[in-house]
Amino acid sequence: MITIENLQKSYGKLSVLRDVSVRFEAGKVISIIGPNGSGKTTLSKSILGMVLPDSGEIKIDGQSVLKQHAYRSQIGYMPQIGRYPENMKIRQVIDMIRDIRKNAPVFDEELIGLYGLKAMYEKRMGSLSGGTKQKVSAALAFLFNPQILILDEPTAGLDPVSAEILKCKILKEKKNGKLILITSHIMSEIEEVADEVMCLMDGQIKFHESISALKEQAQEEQLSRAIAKMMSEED
Ligand SMILES: Nc1ncnc2c1ncn2[C@@H]1O[C@H](COP(=O)(O)OP(=O)(O)OP(=O)(O)O)[C@@H](O)[C@H]1O
Repeated sequence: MITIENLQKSYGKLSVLRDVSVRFEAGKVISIIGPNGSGKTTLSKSILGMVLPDSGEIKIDGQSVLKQHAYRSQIGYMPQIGRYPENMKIRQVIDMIRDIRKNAPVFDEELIGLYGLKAMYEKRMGSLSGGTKQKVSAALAFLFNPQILILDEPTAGLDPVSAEILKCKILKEKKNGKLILITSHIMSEIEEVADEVMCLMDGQIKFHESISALKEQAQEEQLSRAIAKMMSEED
């Protein structure tokens, strides 16, 4: 569904993505991991068209997306920290985004319901707790029933019940054939929802394996140990 070929991105002298090539298939949850500063967000933002790579190719269903816009309606994005106009009410933010995407064939309001956001519709974004803002971001990411979801540290800041709701939603949409990319540092979350783990180190793919293959290769039952072992292996 997403094919990335020889992607390169530098900021000045800093080479952030170095010849990254990878394929992500529909109906899978892929966890993108790696040390701080290894290029995870830069890769996600390149797929979203928020960062323009220096060279290489990104294709969705065989079509190049570089310098294109229309494909963005197929992707739901949940940023690590959602930034919203402080004065706008939850209802206004949701209505505004709904208006921008008025051609979307289906609206998925499940998370709005499960998070009880309608009861808070008149609250201003500036007055919300970090976790409630996260819930709004999650609800918006899923609202247009996109085929691809990119979720950046989705459960960080959510209370355990709300995190559970989001994990169930991720698994449900995976079953519906969506491709879901998640950047996360939380091992338990990765183990619960991900099919594959892709690890970036210094802008290159260190490994990209299914959870079971990872454990087998590292000869470790515990995912966190398997990942630590694979990350510290010499190339
Ligand atoms: N707009 C920018 N200008 C200059 N340098 C940037 C820019 N965006 C990112 N970088 C640098 O690129 C490198 C990779 O950043 P990126 O945000 O992709 O890492 P990450 O793996 O997502 O990190 P984290 O786990 O901390 O979120 C970092 O060294 C960062 O400082």
